[in-house]
Amino acid sequence: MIVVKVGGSAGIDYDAVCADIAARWAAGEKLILVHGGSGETNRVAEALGHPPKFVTSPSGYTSRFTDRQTLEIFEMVYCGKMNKGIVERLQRLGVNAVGLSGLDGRIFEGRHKDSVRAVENGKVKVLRGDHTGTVEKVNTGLIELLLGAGYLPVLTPPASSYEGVAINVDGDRAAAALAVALKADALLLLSNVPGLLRAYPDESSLIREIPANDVESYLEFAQDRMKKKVLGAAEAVQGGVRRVIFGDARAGQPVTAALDGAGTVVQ
Ligand SMILES: Nc1ncnc2c1ncn2[C@@H]1O[C@H](COP(=O)(O)OP(=O)(O)OP(=O)(O)O)[C@@H](O)[C@H]1O
Repeated sequence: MIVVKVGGSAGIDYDAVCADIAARWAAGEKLILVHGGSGETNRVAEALGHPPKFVTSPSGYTSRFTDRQTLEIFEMVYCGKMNKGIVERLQRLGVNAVGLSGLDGRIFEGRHKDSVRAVENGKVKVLRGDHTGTVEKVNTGLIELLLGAGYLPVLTPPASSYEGVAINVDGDRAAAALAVALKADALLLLSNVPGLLRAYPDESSLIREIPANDVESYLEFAQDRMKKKVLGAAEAVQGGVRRVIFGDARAGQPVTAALDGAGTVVQ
C-alpha cells in the first residue's frame, strides 16, 4: 500500500499525477490519494472578499487562521473543486475513484483547537474562533471497505473533531497518520519543488537522503509550510512507514519517479 499526498501549490500537474496513478492502479498497485488545495483556496478567498490570513506560532509554524467563513471557502475548494477535479480526471482514465473529506465517516479525527497563539508585530497574541486541529485518529473502516470493493479513495481535509465539528488540518500530517494507520510501505509527499532544498529556492541544493532516525534535525532547512511536511515525514517513519519521499509533482511521472528514488528520500 502506498499513500500519495499531492499538494495544492501553483505549478502542480494533476494530469501527470493522475495518469501515473491510473497506470499503477491498472497494474494492480493498491494506493490512496490525499490532496491539498491551498493555492486555489487563497485565490477563491480573495475573490470572495475574505482574503486568507496566515499566522505564525511562537515556535515558527505557519498556519491558515480558519474562522467559520474561511472554513466554508476551504470546503468549497478542497472538497469541491479540487476533489472533484481529481476524481473526474481519474474516472476519465478508467479508475473508479471516490472523493471524500476527512469529515465523511470521520476518516480523520482530532481535537478542535479554538484558539491559536500567533506572533504579530513581535508580540504573542491569542486569536479565538479558529477551526483547526491535528489528526489524532484515523478511522480506516470506510477506506478498507472502498479498497476492498475496488474503489480508489481520494481524501482531503477537513477532519472531524471529536464533537463532529469540521476542522482544518494539515494535509501532509493527515497523510502521514493515514500511512501509519494503514501500515503503508511508502508515503509520497508531492509538491511544486524537487524535494527538500538545503538552500530554498535553489533547486540544485536538493537534499537526496534523510536518515529516518534524524528527520527533525532537517527542520532547520524547511521554511514556513515546508516544516509541516518534514514533521509529517518524521511522524510517518516513527510510526513504522519504511519510506517517505518528498517528490516533484510538476511534470513527468511524479509517483513513479519518487518511488524510483528521485526527490528527498527519508528512510
Ligand atoms: N527548504 C525548502 N525546500 C523546498 N520547499 C520549501 C522549502 N522551504 C519552504 N518551501 C516551500 O514549501 C512549499 C511546499 O509546501 P506547501 O504546503 O505550500 O505545498 P503543498 O503541499 O503543495 O500545498 P497544500 O497545503 O495545498 O497541500 C514549496 O512550494 C516551497 O515554496
